[in-house]
Amino acid sequence: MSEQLLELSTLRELEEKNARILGPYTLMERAGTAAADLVCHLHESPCTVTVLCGPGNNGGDGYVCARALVERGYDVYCVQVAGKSPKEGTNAYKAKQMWEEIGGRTFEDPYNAPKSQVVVDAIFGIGLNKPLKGEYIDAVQWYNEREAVHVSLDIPTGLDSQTGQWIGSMPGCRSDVTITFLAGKPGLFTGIGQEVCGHVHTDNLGVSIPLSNINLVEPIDFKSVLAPRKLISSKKDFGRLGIIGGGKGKVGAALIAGAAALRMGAGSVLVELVEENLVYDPGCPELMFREKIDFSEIDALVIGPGLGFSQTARQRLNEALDLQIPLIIDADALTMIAQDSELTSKTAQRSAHTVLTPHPGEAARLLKTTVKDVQSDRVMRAQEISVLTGTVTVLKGSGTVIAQKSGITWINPTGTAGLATAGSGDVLCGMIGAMFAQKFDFVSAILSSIYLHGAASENIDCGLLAGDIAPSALHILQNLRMDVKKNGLKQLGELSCHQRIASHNFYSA
Ligand SMILES: NC(=O)C1=CN([C@@H]2O[C@H](COP(=O)(O)OP(=O)(O)OC[C@H]3O[C@@H](n4cnc5c(N)ncnc54)[C@H](OP(=O)(O)O)[C@@H]3O)[C@@H](O)[C@H]2O)[C@@H](O)CC1
Ligand SMILES: Nc1ncnc2c1ncn2[C@@H]1O[C@H](COP(=O)(O)OP(=O)(O)O)[C@@H](O)[C@H]1O
Ligand SMILES: [K+]
Repeated sequence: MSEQLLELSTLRELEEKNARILGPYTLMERAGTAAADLVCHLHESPCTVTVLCGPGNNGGDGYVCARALVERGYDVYCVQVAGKSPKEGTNAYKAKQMWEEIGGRTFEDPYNAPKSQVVVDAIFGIGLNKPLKGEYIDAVQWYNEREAVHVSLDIPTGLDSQTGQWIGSMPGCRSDVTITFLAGKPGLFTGIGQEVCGHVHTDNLGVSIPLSNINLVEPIDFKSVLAPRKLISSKKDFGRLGIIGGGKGKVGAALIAGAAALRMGAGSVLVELVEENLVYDPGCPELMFREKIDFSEIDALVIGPGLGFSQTARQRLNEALDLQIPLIIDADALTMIAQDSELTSKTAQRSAHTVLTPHPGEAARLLKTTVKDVQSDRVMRAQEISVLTGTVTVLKGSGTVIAQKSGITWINPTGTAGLATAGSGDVLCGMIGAMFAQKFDFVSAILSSIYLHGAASENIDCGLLAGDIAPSALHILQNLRMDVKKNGLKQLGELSCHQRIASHNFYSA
């Protein structure tokens, strides 16, 4: 099963329940000790560590971590940020007392702490409920400026665990590693969270985690795609995808989507260019062109890449919405739906699978809001689009969110700024189309494409051409299939997603 991401209210319930079962202090002791284990793993020989401690339970985890590190021979200092001690009688107060009982040294100003090889952010966790101010901002700045390994406990200070945005206008801590407790939180994997958490390590503190509606995409979620193909098979078994695009001067988008679809295994691809003519594509002669695709010839359809807003484009979109085959709607087709309530309700009435792949700008049009508002709560906005249009929404960008109208949601952990290049969205819709043409179940079809598309960019943050993405994604897919053939599906669940990407990346060889 993939990693569950828990919302704040569920985390609070879990905290309360386990405090009753295990005693109030146990989880804090486990959290701080797990953090100390991680620091020891990151810096095996004892070194100097400074822990920034806030006034709440996050700070309490910090004091426990500091004590556990001293017990292992590390030279450790705590900073009581803003001079604010935990309230008497709280778990955090107890943790601080225990730190003092072993002779732990505490500063009020981080600039008094000695040079450290590891700095730990235990200022605020999920309890941050207002923007950072004054000495808290100074402490965050001190943290970010250190030349050291940066470790956040539970969540980088300043980040909203739900939305992945900073609380307030000031940025918070940026870390190399975040050790998050009980379960992952959506905000660690989308929006700014994806960038500032570094490697996320989850420790469930020995507590069983309830099922959640929000999950992190993992290869185990698309196991049907990881089964090797049968030896005896023909291109007919892998379906025919249609792509409609090609408004005036925008042929490339449809061609890029088509080439990506072939790479990802579609048996064949038909391309219809609504306002342009092309007999064949010298860059990808395997593509077939039709003046008008006969819908009875195809198993799935992508509509939108470079489609434009002509009368023909609108008419073809209208017809496409009537089809009883999986439909992937992207780019200009999304804008047309956003601007026309009849098309929106027609989309919502479809009975076959429908996937919308908006970037934040297109999402804002669909919801009649601003990009800023979309980005302020990506999970919620993706869910709103799914409810409005009755579809699966793929809200693209750092930490792509995939929302079903039932509320089940995934966040994709793969992908880098290398994907911020012209045509990468066209590649994605072609990849999803290919998976549908091959008749994989719809969750696997969508999640595999998004995961592999992102993984193809791992370790690359610039210079990637859209045309490079699908070949690299295919290479990763093939390696995953080989692994599954050799070792079975079980081992997929045992590796963290970053380990998997590192071992399969085309470019990291
Ligand atoms: N969930 C679990 O089971 C487990 C949770 N654990 C740990 O507990 C953490 C959550 O702890 P938490 O609830 O005490 O919140 P935390 O983030 O430490 O801060 C709250 C304090 O900060 C204050 N405050 C808030 N904003 C502020 C601001 N801008 N500027 C100044 N002050 C501000 C707020 O005061 P208020 O103003 O609300 O009275 C309150 O005093 C969690 O992230 C994890 O590390 C683990 O120990 C084990 C298992
Ligand atoms: N910084 C980033 N991190 C991760 N993924 C990104 C980033 N920037 C862009 N992407 C991905 O690249 C693709 C861009 O799609 P889109 O904006 O439609 O581009 P285009 O219109 O050029 O094809 C999406 O899949 C998006 O999730
Ligand atoms: K923190």
